[in-house]
Amino acid sequence: MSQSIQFSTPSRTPHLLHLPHSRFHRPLTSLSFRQFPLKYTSIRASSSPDLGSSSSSQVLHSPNGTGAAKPEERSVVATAVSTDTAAIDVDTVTEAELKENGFRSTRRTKLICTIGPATCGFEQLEALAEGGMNVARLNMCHGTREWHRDVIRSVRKLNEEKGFAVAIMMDTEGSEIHMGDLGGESSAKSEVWTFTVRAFDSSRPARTISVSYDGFAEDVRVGDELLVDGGMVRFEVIEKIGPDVKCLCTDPGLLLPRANLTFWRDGSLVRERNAMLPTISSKDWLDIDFGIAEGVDFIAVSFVKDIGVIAKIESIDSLTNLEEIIIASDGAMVARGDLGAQIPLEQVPAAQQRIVKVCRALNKPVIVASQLLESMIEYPTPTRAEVADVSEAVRQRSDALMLSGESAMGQFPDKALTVLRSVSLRIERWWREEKRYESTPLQPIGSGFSDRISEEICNSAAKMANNLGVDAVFVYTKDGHMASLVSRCRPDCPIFAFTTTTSVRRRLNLKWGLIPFRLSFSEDMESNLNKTFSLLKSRGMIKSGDLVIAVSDMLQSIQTYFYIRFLRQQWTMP
Ligand SMILES: Nc1ncnc2c1ncn2[C@@H]1O[C@H](COP(=O)(O)OP(=O)(O)O)[C@@H](O)[C@H]1O
Ligand SMILES: C=C(OP(=O)(O)O)C(=O)O
Ligand SMILES: [K+]
Ligand SMILES: [Mg+2]
Repeated sequence: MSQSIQFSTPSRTPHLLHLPHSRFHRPLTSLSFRQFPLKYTSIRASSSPDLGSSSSSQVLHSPNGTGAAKPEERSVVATAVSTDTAAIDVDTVTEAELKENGFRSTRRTKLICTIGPATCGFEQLEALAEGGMNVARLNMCHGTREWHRDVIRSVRKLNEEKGFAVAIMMDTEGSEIHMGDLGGESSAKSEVWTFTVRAFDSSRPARTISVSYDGFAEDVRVGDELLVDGGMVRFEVIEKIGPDVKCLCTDPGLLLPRANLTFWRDGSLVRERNAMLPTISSKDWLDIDFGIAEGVDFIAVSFVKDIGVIAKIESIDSLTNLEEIIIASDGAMVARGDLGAQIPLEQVPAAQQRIVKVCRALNKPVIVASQLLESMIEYPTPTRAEVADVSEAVRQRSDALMLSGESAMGQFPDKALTVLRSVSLRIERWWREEKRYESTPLQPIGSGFSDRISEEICNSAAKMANNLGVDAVFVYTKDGHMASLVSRCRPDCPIFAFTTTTSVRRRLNLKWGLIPFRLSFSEDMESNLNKTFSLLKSRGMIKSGDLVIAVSDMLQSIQTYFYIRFLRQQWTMP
């Protein structure tokens, strides 16, 4: 799929303004509705009791993480796996959850963990995957490329050897003003520090901080407020001397390595500050090349063909161009860390709600990020306020929640993930029990008639699923489009998304409510359904009496199917 992009404004992030087709746009041309009678012979045949009780030899557990290969190898990988016609690949954790607790128990909100020194070992990554990590995030602000390469390979190995489908998101550094690494120094109140654009090799003078932006000393004015890391430490500019700027510490604290810097004047962010910085730095471009070579699934901020592009909404400018940016991207992140340094903190919740709504309307996955469980970097239990914040993001039906420092360098990464998991599950259940379905209808998004047909089918399938209390919606999808449309409706039941390639399967991991399966299927929906039912049943993932609605976008001639399968009678054991 060809994508193009133009970078037209000079400010920081993101600047994705023109992508003619998003990856989830796929035209469909015709439609067929079929409703299956209650007694349907082929189902009965494929679901005989003995199939259900034994672990059928039909079912192979094949590796499912190989799609993280280089782009040019991907088609080979896809072909290789799709010839494996008797297998179905699903996340081992999901499989266990489904078996133990049934469909309803599955978590709909997806979880992202930033990987850092606390979690980069193979066993640590495995513990996160076991704990429900759907996406591993690598922040290119930190660590060397070699370090990141090792993590990517470990995740891929984990997928291949242990049956996970953890996707990898590379987050570029972006052009921001940040300070150097002071090796963990702190500033005390009323100390005077020198911020400078001069470079130092080894001998940095005491109380001196290097700044990454050359125009810094010219742009800054005496009286400006200088915020480190969104206000964790605060200075006031008291004097300018050539490339050096003397600042008085007003709020003391730890000067974290490469912490970002923002400047405020008369109570507002100084926006011209980074006007001279490129949208994507030369380092970012090298990192992007690296990410492509390593076969990552998503890149946050920047644009590359065939890899999901997540626009990080964290600059004040991105809020004014929000709809445009989201249309041009494959997803968005509410990057509350930097956003909270660029707009007043009390405006962040409203911005979050708006971004989540716009993404949902435009059918793009949205991630709520930063400080969800910040106190868990140090403590084994979250604050009540943090739990309320996580609950609100889940209640807003955002697609994914992200851990940053909590998993990258905190003392309790696994516990933090457990908190996200249990709060998500509880709030989702509460929502369903209260029957708080959104009453606002989703606006049409497709431009062509066939797009509209797909949307209407998915909207109807979701509505029927809620009204009839079905156990799952099955979606057969080649590129993920139809699955994303069902997910957009946020139905009450889980969505089983069947796709033929491991790379689409990993990418679907970011969408709300989707349980991605890798399965090879044909254009014959009858045989696809029969095959799926028997494979899932033999694995103990569905059972007699389950009610399923199936939709599909994978046929050439009759492109969209809408099936209802009432399995109640067929699968009653004798
Ligand atoms: N790859 C890494 N190597 C070392 N430390 C990391 C890495 N990724 C994240 N961290 C640590 O975790 C903290 C929180 O991560 P994150 O929020 O992604 O970064 P930042 O604080 O730069 O926005 C970072 O400040 C850094 O201390
Ligand atoms: C997620 C964010 O970006 P980063 O951690 O890369 O600054 C953020 O600012 O909230
Ligand atoms: K980053
Ligand atoms: Mg940021």
